[in-house]
Amino acid sequence: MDEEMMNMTEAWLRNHRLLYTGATRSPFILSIHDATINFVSFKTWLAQDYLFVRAFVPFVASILIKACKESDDDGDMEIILGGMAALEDEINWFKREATNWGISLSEVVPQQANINYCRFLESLMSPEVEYTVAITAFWATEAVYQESFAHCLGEGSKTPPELKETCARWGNEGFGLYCQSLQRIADRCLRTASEEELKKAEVLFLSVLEHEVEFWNMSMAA
Ligand SMILES: Cc1ncc(CN)c(N)n1
Repeated sequence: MDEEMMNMTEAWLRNHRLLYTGATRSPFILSIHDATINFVSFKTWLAQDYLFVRAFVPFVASILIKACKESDDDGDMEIILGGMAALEDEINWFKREATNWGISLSEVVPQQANINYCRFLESLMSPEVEYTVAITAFWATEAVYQESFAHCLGEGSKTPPELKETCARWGNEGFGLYCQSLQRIADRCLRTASEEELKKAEVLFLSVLEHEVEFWNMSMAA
């Protein structure tokens, strides 16, 4: 497709394919897909991601506030609110899974990659960060999980049965549609963004991908 006809996020996905693939086909995800995963790594990921999701809630709340103040489309609120509501269920799911895997969540200490990612999210919560920029980063964060875990359920995957529920959490069709809605919001905002905003949003999109790579690597290193 002609680059001028393309949505901005599609153009970025094309131009930064290597990094995007690095984030969505990490060694961690590939090891789930081919059933070579070390369950110690999985437990590390689970514990660290629980902490991440707790930090993710205020980040999404900050986007909801920006949507109310800055969005030119009423529909954005419902989509973001739906995502926030799902996070309550997600936190409860992490608690149940942690019990099943014998993890005491109150004793989990955040690792450096997690701290760095959460700090990054916090920096995006500032009112000075535009809605366009923040929603783009939000979409990228969710899209990486969706594409990663959907791969573990795709054709030819040998995902261990005990990890299928985890993969289905983010790899299911509903979550895919939700990510598409976020992408549509981001593209709509990016269409009317200034050059400066566009540049900022692209840089943050790349930062999200880098943080995701680091997060997977942190889990794998355990
Ligand atoms: C590290 C990370 N990135 C993304 C997601 C999806 N909300 C997550 N739970 N954790």
